[in-house]
Amino acid sequence: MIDTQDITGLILAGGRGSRMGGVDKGLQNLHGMPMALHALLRLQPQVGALLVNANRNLAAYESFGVPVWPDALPDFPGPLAGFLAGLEHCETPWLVTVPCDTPRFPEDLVRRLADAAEAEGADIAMPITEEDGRPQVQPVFCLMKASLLESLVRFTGEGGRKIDRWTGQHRRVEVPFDDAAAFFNANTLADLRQLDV
Ligand SMILES: Nc1nc2c(ncn2[C@@H]2O[C@H](COP(=O)(O)OP(=O)(O)OP(=O)(O)O)[C@@H](O)[C@H]2O)c(=O)[nH]1
Ligand SMILES: [Mg+2]
Repeated sequence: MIDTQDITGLILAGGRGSRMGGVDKGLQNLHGMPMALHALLRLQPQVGALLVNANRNLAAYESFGVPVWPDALPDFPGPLAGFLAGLEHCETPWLVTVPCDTPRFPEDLVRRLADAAEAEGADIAMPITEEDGRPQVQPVFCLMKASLLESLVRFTGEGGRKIDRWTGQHRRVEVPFDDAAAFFNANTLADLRQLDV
C-alpha cells in the first residue's frame, strides 16, 4: 500500500483566473475563507505534506502555513508549470495535485488514486467522471511519481503544455468517481456564487 506519508499534496493556485476577471482565484472567499484554503484543509488529512503553487500575492498564500512556490516557467504556461514547481520541491515518492477552485473534491480522492496506481503498477493516476453520459477525465487532480520530474522538465522544455500529452507518455490509470458534482470548479463569478449556498 502507498503510505499517506509518502504523498505530498500540491494546491494549484497559479492560474490567471481570466474567466473570473483576472482575479487571484485561490484568494476569493467562499463562506468567508479563501478557496485555496478550503482545498488545502480538505487535502491535509489525505497526504503527508503540503505545498502551494501560486504566482501572485505570495504573502497571502504563505499565511496558510505551508511552503509556497511560484512557477519557474514564465507567462502562465498552464497547470503543467504548477506540476513542475511541485515536483521540483516534493520530498516524498509521490505528488498529488488539486486545483484551488474545487472545494468539494472527494475526501477519499488520494486514497483511491493511490490504491489504483499501486494495483495497476501505474506512475500516474487521475479521476474520471461521467458528465451528460460522456467520460470526463479530471487531469488537474493528478497523482504522480515524484521520479517523473526529469520527464516533465524535458516535456515542458520542448514547449509541451498539454497535461494529457504528457501523462500519455507514462503508465497511467483513470479511476472512476461516481460523484461528478464533487469536481465542480468555480471558473466564473457565477460558479462561485453557485458554490456559496
Ligand atoms: N502554476 C500554474 N497553474 C495554472 C496555470 N494556469 C492554470 N493553472 C491552474 O490550473 C488549474 C485549472 O485551471 P483553470 O480552472 O483554468 O484556472 P485559471 O487558469 O486560473 O482560470 P482561467 O484563466 O479562467 O482559465 C487551476 O488550479 C489553476 O490555478 C499556470 O499558468 N500556472
Ligand atoms: Mg477550473
